[in-house]
Amino acid sequence: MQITLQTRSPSRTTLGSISFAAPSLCQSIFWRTSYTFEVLYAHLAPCITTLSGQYWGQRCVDGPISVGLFYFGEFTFTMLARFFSVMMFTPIFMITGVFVAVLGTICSHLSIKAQLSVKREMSTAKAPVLGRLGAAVSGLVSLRAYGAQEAFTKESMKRIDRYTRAASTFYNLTRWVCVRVDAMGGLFAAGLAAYLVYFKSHGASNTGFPLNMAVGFSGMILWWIQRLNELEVHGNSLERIEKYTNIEQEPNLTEGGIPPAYWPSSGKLEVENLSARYSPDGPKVLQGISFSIRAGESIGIVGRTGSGKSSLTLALLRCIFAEGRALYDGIDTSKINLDSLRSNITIIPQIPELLSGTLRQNLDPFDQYDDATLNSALRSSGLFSLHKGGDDEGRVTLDSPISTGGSNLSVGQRQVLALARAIVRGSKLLILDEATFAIDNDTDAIIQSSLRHELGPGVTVITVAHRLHTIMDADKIMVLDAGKIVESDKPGELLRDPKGKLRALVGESGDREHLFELANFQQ
Ligand SMILES: Nc1ncnc2c1ncn2[C@@H]1O[C@H](COP(=O)(O)OP(=O)(O)OP(=O)(O)O)[C@@H](O)[C@H]1O
Repeated sequence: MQITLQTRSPSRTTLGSISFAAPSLCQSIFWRTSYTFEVLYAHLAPCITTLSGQYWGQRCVDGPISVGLFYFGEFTFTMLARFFSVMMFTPIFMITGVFVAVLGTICSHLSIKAQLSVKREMSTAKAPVLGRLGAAVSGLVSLRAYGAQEAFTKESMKRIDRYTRAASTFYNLTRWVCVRVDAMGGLFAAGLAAYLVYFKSHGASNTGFPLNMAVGFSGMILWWIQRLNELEVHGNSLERIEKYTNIEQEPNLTEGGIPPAYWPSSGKLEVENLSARYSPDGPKVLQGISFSIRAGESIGIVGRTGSGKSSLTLALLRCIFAEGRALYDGIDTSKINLDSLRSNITIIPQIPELLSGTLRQNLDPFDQYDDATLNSALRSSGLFSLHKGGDDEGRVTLDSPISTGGSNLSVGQRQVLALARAIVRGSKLLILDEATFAIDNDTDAIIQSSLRHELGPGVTVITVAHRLHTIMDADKIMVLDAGKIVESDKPGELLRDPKGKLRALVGESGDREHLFELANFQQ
């Protein structure tokens, strides 16, 4: 008698056509039951996976989860079906099957122990390789200009070697477990074949069918063990994510930390005994400094490298650990929420960050202002002064594209844009940290004049400067040294002291006369 069985399901158009002679009743029952389950599964599985996909999709990515669950279910079902069909024919092999599964699990556990630590090493070694590659791509021109290719390649090779050492060990460990589990699967199938052929021969169909099932089953066991192994090893990435989520956080927003709606109405700033450090147990980089700035004043901060100028601006924004009091328009900055504080102080850092998009999106990310306001801010910041040549192609407009980090603009242009952004935001306190160091003198002069005339009344400007001429006409200059204010007064007054720190800095400068002139100081 010849029977042909053909199964169909939406997931697999045709599972296969199996022909065999004189099947036993048992085989016939098995295939019928199996077919019924298959059909049921084919209809139920999409519903189950869609539902579970929707449930998990709220937390994760819908598509991959649904597909993953579908195949997971299908695979498990097939594996169990194969296992039970072998057991139906040769129950004695249940003992061997369990033995193989236990041995496989032991092997997998052994390799996981080694793989986890190697995977950690791999993850740690991968970041420097990728970082180096990114640096090479972005700094290609500088690398060639300075002839640093060889040194760069050497260092890159060292990093790649470190990564490869870990990666090849990881690969070998994977092979170690695969070879063993494969061998066990093979032994299981070979043992079964020998048993069926030599000890329990009931014809070709009764030997071929369970043998076929057994070979498939042992392959699937291997797949299962590998997947579980991978799951555990890749769980290491979750461990890393968890580490990042558990890092020290800034204080949460509170109801009591919301400042009144009118705040800040002016840029008045009073600082009392402000000390700051970069870590809770680090040294103090600001040593109890006190000063007060009236609304609308322009203050210059100077000092030698490492004197604490940038740290002072960071302490005002509460970006580093600070003690003491800083009152911004009468409100203690430590009592208000960080987002309120930082959204009301604009800082233009040494190298401003821009986002990829258009210039308009960078100036006004929430689409709150019209083009006239944005163009006016660009004009005030001095951007249009950069287009003296009248070359339309290179002209920066609101629709000009900006690459990630502003990499298609010069550092000077980025600073001008950051200034325009500050003008648009209209904060009452503007901090320029060496903001004009990359701008040529002419543009700088335009910016300085714009800062004085375009920011409106009540806006306090604190300028951290190395180029003294940017602050010589400020209302007040503070000279920092080793985290302390050593001098603070009008520029003219400070210059009067022949032993003064500012006088010494001006004396070292090449354009001393011009600086004296800017400060209205007669020698
Ligand atoms: N991230 C940091 N972690 C620890 N200490 C830091 C950090 N940044 C700066 N410092 C230390 O804080 C002190 C003040 O540095 P700061 O950057 O404020 O000086 P600066 O006057 O702005 O210098 P520069 O003119 O070179 O920018 C220095 O002693 C410096 O070593």
